[in-house]
Order: sequence, then C-alpha cells, then structure tokens
Amino acid sequence: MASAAKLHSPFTANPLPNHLSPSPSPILSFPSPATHSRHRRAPFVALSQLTAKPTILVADPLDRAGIELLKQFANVDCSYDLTAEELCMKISLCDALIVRSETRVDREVFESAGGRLRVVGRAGVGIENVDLGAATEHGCLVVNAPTADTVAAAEHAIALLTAMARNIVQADASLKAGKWERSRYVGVSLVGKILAVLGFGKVGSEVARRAKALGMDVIAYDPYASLDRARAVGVELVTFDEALAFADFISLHMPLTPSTEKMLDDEAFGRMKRGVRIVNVARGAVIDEDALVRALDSGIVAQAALDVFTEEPPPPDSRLVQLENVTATPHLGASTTEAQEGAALEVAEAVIGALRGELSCTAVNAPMVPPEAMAELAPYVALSEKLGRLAVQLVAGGSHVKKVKVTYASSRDPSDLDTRLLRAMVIKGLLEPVSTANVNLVNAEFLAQQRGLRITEERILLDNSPEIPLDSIEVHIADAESKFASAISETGDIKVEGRVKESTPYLTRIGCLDVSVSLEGSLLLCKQVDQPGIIGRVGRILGAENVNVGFMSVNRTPLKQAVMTIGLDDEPSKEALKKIGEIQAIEEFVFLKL
Ligand SMILES: NC(=O)c1ccc[n+]([C@@H]2O[C@H](COP(=O)([O-])OP(=O)(O)OC[C@H]3O[C@@H](n4cnc5c(N)ncnc54)[C@H](O)[C@@H]3O)[C@@H](O)[C@H]2O)c1
Ligand SMILES: O=C(O)[C@H](O)COP(=O)(O)O
Repeated sequence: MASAAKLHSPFTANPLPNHLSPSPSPILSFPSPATHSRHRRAPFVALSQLTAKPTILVADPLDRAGIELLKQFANVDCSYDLTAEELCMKISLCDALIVRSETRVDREVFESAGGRLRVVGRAGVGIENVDLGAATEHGCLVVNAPTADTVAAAEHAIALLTAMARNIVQADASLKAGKWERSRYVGVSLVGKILAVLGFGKVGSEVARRAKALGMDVIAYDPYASLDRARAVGVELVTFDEALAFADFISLHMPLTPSTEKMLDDEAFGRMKRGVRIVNVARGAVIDEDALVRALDSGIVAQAALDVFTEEPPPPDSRLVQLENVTATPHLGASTTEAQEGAALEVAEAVIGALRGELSCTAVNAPMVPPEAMAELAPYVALSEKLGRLAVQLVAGGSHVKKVKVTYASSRDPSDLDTRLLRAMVIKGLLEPVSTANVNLVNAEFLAQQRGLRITEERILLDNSPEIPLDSIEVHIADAESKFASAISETGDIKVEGRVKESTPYLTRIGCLDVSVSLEGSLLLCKQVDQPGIIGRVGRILGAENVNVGFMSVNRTPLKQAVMTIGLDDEPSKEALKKIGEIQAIEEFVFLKL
C-alpha cells in the first residue's frame, strides 16, 4: 500500500541559481479584456485589490500623464540621469522600472534586484537597452509601448526626407548667418523617385503610405513582411539587392538586431545608385557610420538625414554629424507631445497590469496573447497549471522527471489555438511544488531547460465544434515511477487528464481511471476494494480532524475496485493520513495539494 505523498524534488539536473528567488506575485491572472485597452485615458486600477503599494522607479523622463496614472497605484520615484551604480543600488527597492532609450538595463541591474524587480517597462519601441536574456532568466517581464510612437517616427522620417531633399536645414542656417544663397540650395524633387523602405513594419509602412502620397514609387525590403500588407499599401516587396540597386532614396525602419547591425556597410553602399539619399530613424548601428562617411565623401551617397547614432549622443567632433550634406536630429523620432503622452500611458498601463499579475499584450519576453484569447483560455490556463502540479506530485521519491508530454485534444485548427500559455503553465505547475523558484510565464521555459526537462506537445484533432477551444488536456510524465500506481497509464507514463466544465477545471482521468472532480483545494485519491462502508470510515477520520470535505466522487473500475476522489479544504495531519492508509480495503491512496 502506498503512503501519503511527501514532496520531494524529482528534478535533479542543475539546481536553481540562488538569485532566482521566489517573488510574491506570478505574472498571470486574468483581467477583464477591457483592462487591456491601450488607449484608455481614465484610471482603471482598483486600489482595494492591493495589499501594499509597489514602488516604481522611472529612470528616464516620462510624460506626466503616465506618471499620474502610475501614482494612483504605486509609489513613484522619478530619478533621471542615474549612474549604472546608482541604478543598481536603487533597484533592489523597486518592483518595476520604467525607461526610455537612454538608461541601460544590463544584467547587473537584474542581479542587483534581489528578485524584487517584476517588470521593466520601455516607454517606446526599441528595447536594445534592456538585456532581455537576463530579464527572462530572472523571471522579470519586459513590456514596451510598441504603437504609440509609430506615427511620430513616420512623420519624422518624412520630415527628414523632405528637409534633406530641399536643403531646408542648411538653407535656414545660411539665411540666419546673413547670407542669401538661392543657387547653392537647389534641391531634388521627390515625385516619381523610388523610395526603398528597409523594414516594412509599423513605422516602415506608415512612411511608405506617406511617401506614396508625395508621388514617390515605393519598394520595400523586409524578409518577414506579408505580401498582403504590402499590396494593401501599394508597395512592391523586393530583395535587399534590388532595393539597393533601384533606390533614389532609402529609409531605414528595421530593429537593431545582430542580423541588422551594420546592414549598410561599404559593400552595400557599393551596390547603390550614385547620388542615393539615406534617411535613418531606426537605430544608428544599422549603418556602419564610418562606411557612410566614406560613401558621402565619394559621392555615392549624396545626402543623409539621421535621427539616430551608434553612440548617443555622438561625440562632439563626429565627422558624420558635421558634414554639410548630413542633416541630423538628436533622436527625436518619438518626440511629439502626442506620442510621448501615448507611450507614457501605454507603458504605465502595461506595468501596472504586470504588477497586478496580469499578462500584457505588449510583453517582449513572454507570449503576447490578445485579450479575447486570454479571456477564452483563462480556465484552461488554470487547468494546465493544476495538471502539472498534480502530475509532479504523483512521481515517486527517487524518480526523475525528464520527459513531459502535453496533449491537447481540440477541434480547433492548430493555427487557431495558441498553446504557449498552457505549456508555460504546465511547467509552472510541474516546477513550483518541488522548487523555491518563482516560475512565471517569463521564465518557465528557461527554468525547464535549466533543469533538463524536455517538454513536448501533441495535438489530437477532434471532429467537434471548434467553438470550444479545447476538449481536454493531458500531462504525461515518461520514465518515472508513481507513488500512486494507478496513475500509470497504458503507455507506462504517469498521466493526468483534465477538462473545463462550466468554466471550472476538472480532473477527469488519472492513469487508466476515470474520475470527475473539480480542481480546487486539495485532493485525496484512494483506490479501494468496492465494498460498503469505506466512504463513511474515511469521512469519519477527516471529520474528527475538522477537515472539511468540499466534494467527493466515487467511480467503479471493472475489477471490483472503486476510485474515491475527495476534495479537501485543509491538509489532514500525518496521523489522519496514516489511519486512512490502515483501512484494509484501501489499496493505495495519495494526498495532493493543488
Ligand atoms: N527614432 C525614433 O525615435 C524611433 C521611433 C520609433 C521606432 N524607432 C525604431 O524603428 C524600429 C522599427 O519600429 P516599428 O515600430 O516599425 O517596428 P516593427 O517591429 O513594427 O517593424 C520592424 C520591421 O523590421 C523588419 N525586419 C526585421 N529584420 C529585418 C531585416 N534584417 N531586414 C529588413 N527588415 C527587417 C521586421 O520584419 C518588421 O517588419 C524600431 O525597432 C526602433 O528601433 C525609432
Ligand atoms: O524606440 C523608440 O521608441 C524610439 O527610438 C524612441 O526612443 P525614446 O523613447 O528614447 O525617445
């Protein structure tokens, strides 16, 4: 006969590093879809839901609207121009950090946070200044404000393009210097010219739209852009080589990544039309700036208009900035009143949401799930975590968990069912009962990998109505012994299966046994000889301990056995569990915490 479950760690590989200590609030709970509105102007935070006010450090200037919103929810410390050391000193007292592009949030910041920092908010798009790997390892969510400055950046690109073509900046400086140089500042027309947009995302496509309105022919290079989107804007997608070869103007709108760094180098400039004009509102380092100076000197590039630089601010003696045929602005792409207010509110909402345990639809290092999908998946998310939690508690001491398979039975087309959230929650359920780690959506995969846990997923396509996202979820642990022998399935795995019934997660199968219990509180699973009196005896033992039974189900097996599943509000004492184990007809039992 099996004894009551005692928690042990079945994960032997790579214990958690100390810095990954528990944090009070996992990044996951389910708000009403309305709280995800990106453009909400009214406050929406119910202060009564909070126990203690969190502290948010705002390390770069943020529009007042965002600060006001944050203040309704948290203690807000606006400290700009901190040195790296000062930031590391302050961060251990903060639950959230908000930055723009100026403050670097390096690994040391996460290491100095001592597990308290739960979210970093970037009030803008580019997140090169945040070490995403380190954030993920520390279970810290990173959110940005991806849409608020799209139009501002596109407008700035167009402003630079037109100003450059007509020498506006140079002519203005000349006039202010008391000169009248009409023949010196003859420009070039835009109409009928080819503009190559490199990076056809949010900003790139807005630039394309505006350039077309100016009468330009727009082509775009973006290896990930959809043809439909390009068609909708009336832009032809071309190869990188074609873009370089055909363009009279090139406007850059890709993110800075290892593959885009120095994308325009000597070789690329060598393939451009002589006299090409370049606009960069993306990131300075996508251009090899020394190569650009050479191309400007040689006349391959006639003019450049730059808002961004590899080093910001660029050195005062930067030859690139000083060149007469370069128009330069100090990273002003997002600097409109409207964009700043929008970005501040967008990031404030995302940070507050994350601190409340909600998932963000602007998460950078966690699956982004649209609010509607979140609402639909909510009970399955809870089910996934509970199944993971149950499965790992069924593993016998001494057995190692290495291989886990999650099976989703659904009538939905796999492309219409995002299981990343469910997978992460299964991992959370598997790891949390046996570790001190704060497992959340951000670090679940990382922690699983670190422990040598291999998770595979399988879909079973059903022929029912696709209205309901999932019929059932199964969690299988392979190559492990169970402390409840009946949890072993036909295939030799420890298996638990669950379903959602009326929005409530249910355990519906354990090993080969059918059960039906809602997954709340804790569970006592007993397999017994099917004979009268057992339920009463177990009930009396629990009653004597004042342990409330929330629900109970008994299912018969074909072999004159019965499986009794009892939902308990409290944990019975060891003595009570021992007494239950001594009831002769009980063949095995296990107590599981949910
Ligand atoms: N100057 C500013 O103030 C300012 C303001 C906003 C955005 N930005 C910069 O502009 C960039 C684009 O912003 P967005 O909102 O359009 O982002 P986005 O993610 O919507 O678009 C980026 C596009 O670049 C494409 N891309 C990725 N790798 C590429 C490659 N190797 N070659 C060509 N295209 C590639 C992507 O497929 C995507 O379509 C941001 O990453 C940010 O760095 C600057
Ligand atoms: O990536 C962005 O959103 C822009 O570069 C804006 O950066 P900023 O917030 O520092 O102005």
